[in-house]
Amino acid sequence: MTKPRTLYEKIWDAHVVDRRSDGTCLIYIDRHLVHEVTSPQAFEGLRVAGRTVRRPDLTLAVPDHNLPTTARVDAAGNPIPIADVESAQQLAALQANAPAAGIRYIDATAPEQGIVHVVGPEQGFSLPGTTIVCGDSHTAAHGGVGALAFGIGTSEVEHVLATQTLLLSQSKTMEVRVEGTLGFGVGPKDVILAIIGKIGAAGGTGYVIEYTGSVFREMSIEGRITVCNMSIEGGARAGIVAPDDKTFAYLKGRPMAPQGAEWDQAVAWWKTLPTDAGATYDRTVILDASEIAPSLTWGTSPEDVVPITGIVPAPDSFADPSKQAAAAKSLAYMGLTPGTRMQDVAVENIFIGSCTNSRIEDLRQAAAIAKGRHVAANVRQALVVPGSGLVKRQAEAEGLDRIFLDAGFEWREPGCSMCLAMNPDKVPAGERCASTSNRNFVGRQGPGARTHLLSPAMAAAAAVTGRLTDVRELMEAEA
Ligand SMILES: CC(C)[C@H](C(=O)O)[C@@H](O)C(=O)O
Ligand code: SF4
Repeated sequence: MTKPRTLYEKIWDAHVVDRRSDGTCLIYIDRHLVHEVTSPQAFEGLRVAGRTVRRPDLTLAVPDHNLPTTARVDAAGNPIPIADVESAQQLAALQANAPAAGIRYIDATAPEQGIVHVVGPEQGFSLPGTTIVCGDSHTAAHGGVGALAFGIGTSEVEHVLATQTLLLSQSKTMEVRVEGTLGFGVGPKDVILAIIGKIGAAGGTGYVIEYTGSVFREMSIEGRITVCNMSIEGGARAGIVAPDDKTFAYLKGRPMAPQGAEWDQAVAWWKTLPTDAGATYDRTVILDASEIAPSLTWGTSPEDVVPITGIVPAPDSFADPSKQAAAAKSLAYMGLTPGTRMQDVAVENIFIGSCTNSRIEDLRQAAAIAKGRHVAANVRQALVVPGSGLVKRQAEAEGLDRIFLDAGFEWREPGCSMCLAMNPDKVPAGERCASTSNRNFVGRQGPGARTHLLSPAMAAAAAVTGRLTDVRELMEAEA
C-alpha cells in the first residue's frame, strides 16, 4: 500500500521532473499567468540570452495593475492613452511581448480583461491539480479551484517562460480546519482575516496551507478563492482547497477548460486528489466557525484583526515586546487611539474590488447592503471595481451597477485599482479607507493612506454610514 498523502503532496509528486541531491526538485509548471509589472524584464532577459518561450500555449497575459479604471476608449472607440509614463511603458511592453512570443494576450479593451487572478479561474485556465505560477504574490488565489498556485519573482518568470519548470524545495504542510456554521453576516473574508489574526502574518512561513472542514466544503468557489488569495498574508507559500463537485460545476464549460472526453478524464483524476485518510500534516490549526465575527484590521499588518464589535487595542495588551512596539507604530500611522470602538471610526474612502473581493458574489453582497441607501456625506470616494469585464457585464445584467450608482458609488472598469497605488486610484494621505483588498501595509493605497481590510458587505456598510459598521445591524434592519 502506498503511504497516505495530502492534496499538496499528490500535486507535488505529480509534477516532479527531477530530484536533486540537495533535496530541491525541478517542478513542471502547467500554467503561467503574466501581467505588465513583473514581465518586461523577464522578456528582455530572454531576448538578451537569445531564448524563446517554451510553451506559449500554457501562458496567458493580461494587464491589470497599471491600468486606470476610468473609460479605456473614447467616443469613437479609440484607446485612450495612459498618462503615467512608466505605466504606459509597462503596458506597451506586455502588449508587444506576449503576442510576439505567441502568448495569448487579453487587451485592456477586451471584455475578458481583468485582474489576472480573477481571469484565470473565470476562463477555466486555472484547473485542479495543476501547478500555476505568476510573478505576483497573490497567485495563491487559484488554490480556490484546487490548484497548487504561488507567486514567483521576475527572474523565475524568465526561467518559467524559457523552460516551463522551476527549481523548488518542498514546503511543509499545514491544515487549517474550520468546522461548524458561520454566523449571520460572516463570510469568506471574515474567515481568512480570523485565520491570519490567529496564526499571525508569519505563521504560515514555510508551509502550504490546506483549508479543510465543513466551512470550506460549503463555501462557494468565489469564497474559496478569497480565502486562498490571502494565504500569503499569513506567510504561507500557497493555500489550497480540495477540488469537489462544486469545483467541477464551476469550471465546466469555461472557455479554456477541457471539453468532452478530456473533461471526463480530467474529472476522474481530480477526484483522486483530496487528502487520503490517514495522511498527516506538519501542523494543524483549528477554528470554530461560530466564534468568527465580521472582522476587520486596525493596524498596518494583516494580522492586526479585531471583530467589528471590538476596540482599538492598546500596545501593552500584546505579550511580545516587538509586537508592542509595532502596534504603537501602527496606531500612530493609523491615527487611532487605544480603546476607541472600531464602530466609531469614520472613513472617507471605500474600495470594493481587488483580486480578493471583486467577483460576482462579492458585488452581490455589497449591493445587497447598498440597495436603497446612499453613500454618507463624509465619504469622498466610493469605488466599485469589478474584477473582470465578464464580472462587470454579469453585474450589469443583474442590475447591480444601477444599485451602486443610485447609492452614489462609482462603477469602474476592471483592474487592481485602489488595492495598490500603481494607477490613478489612490487614497489621499491621512485619510482612511474601508477596503476589500488584502494588504494594509504603510503606503499601500497611497502615501500616508490608512487601510482597514474587511468584507464587501462591511465595506458597503461603511460607505452608507460613513464609519466602520457592523454589517449585521444593516442586515437586521432589512429583515
Ligand atoms: C505588483 C505585484 C508584483 C504585486 C505582488 O506581487 O503581489 C502586487 O500584485 C501586490 O499585490 O502587491
Ligand atoms: S488586486 Fe491587488 S493584490 Fe491583487 S494582484 Fe492586483 S495589486 Fe495585487
